Amino acid sequence: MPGVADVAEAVIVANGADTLLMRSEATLYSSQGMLSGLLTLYRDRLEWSEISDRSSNTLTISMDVLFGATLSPPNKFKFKSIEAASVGNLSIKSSTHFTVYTITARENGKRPLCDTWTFMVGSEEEGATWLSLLRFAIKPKPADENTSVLVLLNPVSGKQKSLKIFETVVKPIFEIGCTPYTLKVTKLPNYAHELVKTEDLSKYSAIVAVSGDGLLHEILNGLLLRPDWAKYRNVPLGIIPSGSGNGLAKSLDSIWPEQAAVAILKAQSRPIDIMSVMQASGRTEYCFLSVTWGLLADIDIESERMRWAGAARFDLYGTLRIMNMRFYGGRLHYLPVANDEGDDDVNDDDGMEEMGDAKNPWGTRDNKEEQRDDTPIDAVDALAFKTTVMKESHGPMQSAGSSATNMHDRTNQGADIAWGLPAPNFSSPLVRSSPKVLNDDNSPKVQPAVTLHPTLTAGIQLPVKQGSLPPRWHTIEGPFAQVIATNVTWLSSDFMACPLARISDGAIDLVYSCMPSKWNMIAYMAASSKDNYMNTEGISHVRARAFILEPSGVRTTSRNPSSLQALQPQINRAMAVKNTQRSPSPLLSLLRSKSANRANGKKASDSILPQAPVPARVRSQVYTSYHQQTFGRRNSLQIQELANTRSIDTVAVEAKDSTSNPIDPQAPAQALFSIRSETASALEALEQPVSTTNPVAFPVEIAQPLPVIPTPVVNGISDSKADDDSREECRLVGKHGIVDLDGEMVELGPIKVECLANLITVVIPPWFNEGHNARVATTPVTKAPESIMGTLSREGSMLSFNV
Ligand SMILES: Nc1ncnc2c1ncn2[C@@H]1O[C@H](COP(=O)(O)OP(=O)(O)OP(=O)(O)O)[C@@H](O)[C@H]1O
Repeated sequence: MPGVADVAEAVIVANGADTLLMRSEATLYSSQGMLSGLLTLYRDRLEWSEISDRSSNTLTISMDVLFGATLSPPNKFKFKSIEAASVGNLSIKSSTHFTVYTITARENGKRPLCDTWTFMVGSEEEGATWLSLLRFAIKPKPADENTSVLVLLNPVSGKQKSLKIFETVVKPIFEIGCTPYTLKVTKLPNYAHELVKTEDLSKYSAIVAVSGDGLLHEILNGLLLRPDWAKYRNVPLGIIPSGSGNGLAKSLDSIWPEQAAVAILKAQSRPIDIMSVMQASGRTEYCFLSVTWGLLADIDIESERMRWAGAARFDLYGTLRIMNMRFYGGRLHYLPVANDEGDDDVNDDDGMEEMGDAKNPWGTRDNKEEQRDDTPIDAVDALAFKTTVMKESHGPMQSAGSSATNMHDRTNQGADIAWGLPAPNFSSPLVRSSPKVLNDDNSPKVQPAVTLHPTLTAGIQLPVKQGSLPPRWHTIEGPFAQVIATNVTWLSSDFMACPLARISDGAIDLVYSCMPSKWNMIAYMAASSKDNYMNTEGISHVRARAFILEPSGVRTTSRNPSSLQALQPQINRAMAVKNTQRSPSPLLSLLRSKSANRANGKKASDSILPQAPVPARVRSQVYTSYHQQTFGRRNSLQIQELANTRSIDTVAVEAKDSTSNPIDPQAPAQALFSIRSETASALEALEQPVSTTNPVAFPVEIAQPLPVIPTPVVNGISDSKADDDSREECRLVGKHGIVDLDGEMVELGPIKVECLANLITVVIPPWFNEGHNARVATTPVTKAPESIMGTLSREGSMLSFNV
């Protein structure tokens, strides 16, 4: 065995990233056997250099990718998984051996590699010191021993693998990284919402969802509904992706659970903008991801029945939807952001900002992005350290580097005590430099929002009358194939909504298409995982501080504008009706609350939760959407016919108190509800099949008559079958819920949306580089082994390496 010197030093050689924490001789276990060398721990990296006359190998591990250290058995143990590693090593209390854990990227977006590196040092005491200092260096933020990470897990997200992901990946990483957590599994929709709204949050250092984006949306809204939300706005929200979309995780460069778990234990965070979405009823929801209307919302909501296909459901249903394009009538009003640079007062409503350029929003910004993206992300490159070090079974050793410039800004946060770490039992003096403010170049200087109240749209009356908008607002007339308002680059793991979106730039990126051709949309969707696709014909983009969406309630499958124009007077009347503020219909509320209770296996009266409105889009077991087509005024509707079968597809409802159709007085007064569900949950929600002899009445308020949009006549027969696109030309879609907020559906109606800049914080991984991420989603930068170029020399008991 190579000699292990008893030298171990801890001295300060420089401030910041180069602060030396410890150095001692250490043997590295490798595929070549045991290599004697010198191990050095800096604040930003762990370096090992071989001491040998024959070869001089080095290993550099960036602190960004080093996530744990444990004592290990006195021989190299090969772990098959991170779970096995944690079970094998965590119980060891003393040893001359220790193992460090790294996460490194692999080519082509493959699952990252969790790897281990085992060293042997001279004594058990030295091993314990190494362990203590490594753990100190790994966690860049103070850890309060009285707090834990609150983990909320949705067992039915995506393909229902959340629990497995937590047990096999997240839990071991948290344990190895010494991250205490409190796990709570959600029992029903809105569970997390209520919990976060009422829980004592002072116990938690972060709130993390193991789910898709929908559960985090609940968490966010629960948080912002608290009277003391401002106190907890800086408790970072994190996500371990296990849903079908996972847009936020992808946008934060943590699409693999390993990456997300490491990001959480590293405890780095960054502010993020939030969109407040106010509906006509006054109900306000908050979104971190997106508000979508039209194509994308339809794909997301209507592909629920294809959940078995996982993320592929979006592609499959998306193709179908594009082949039968729908265009929605309505208007989009927006307030453009002023010039990107120097406009740091996003909540300022002083009316002095410049007009945006909706036609060419790219303009100078592209150049700025170019510069940002070219920032070197791997300053370790600059050192040109070349290695030929061999690595054990996992193939060639990789030196995981990351931006020293970035790390310079992210480390160096405080004194030992503030970090809450055990004092190192090491005799040499250990000095820390003073805390440093995080200065991330990617984060524009935007004033954080201080209020949840609307400031930019508050005075705007709906419906928006011509000439009534404040200065600098723009209006785009529909019909629209889609409108996407996004705060992040990716809306799902393979759909890039807007490469220019930034999480904390105080702007909402609006991407919209009015009447694109099918082929435009196919090209757009096909290129949606790449860069620059937004130049596709038919796709427009503007950056806004606020916008108002006024759907007319009409959609058409015809690209001929006259099909909507001919109906304009009726549409206007419909809008006048729809824009009067109304609360959701009692029937919808009933369906929602019963669906929620059913997911929990409870009757309404058993419910432990307040009867808050439950989103109609309830996942997995219970999914209900409904269409309404109605003629004339009614005060209540009566169920006339319910098929006595669980596979019921349509429920016909006729008006109890009939009033004449204002357009055709001869027509029978009737209403048709089409309730669709993959599990017939609509029927279940009504509890019992209802016979015509014992009808049940559900009051449905329709304040004023709605106009009839004639359905096309095929072979002399008027066909009004809901959702039959092949026959649909132009129709009133009523309150068909097609506005999608981070995976939650809200009823179609006018919405006012504002950007609340930097309202909360989210967990980010140390390797997060937003400009870079927008182009190609990355994972920690790794360096392939290269030939060594330099010499290793000994000066007294110290070694130095010269390139
Ligand atoms: N125990 C539960 N049973 C049924 N539904 C639940 C439960 N817990 C949460 N939910 C609901 O499931 C909805 C969707 O969950 P989530 O976003 O985690 O998964 P997903 O839809 O598969 O992912 P994505 O949003 O990425 O597509 C949430 O909005 C929440 O209301």
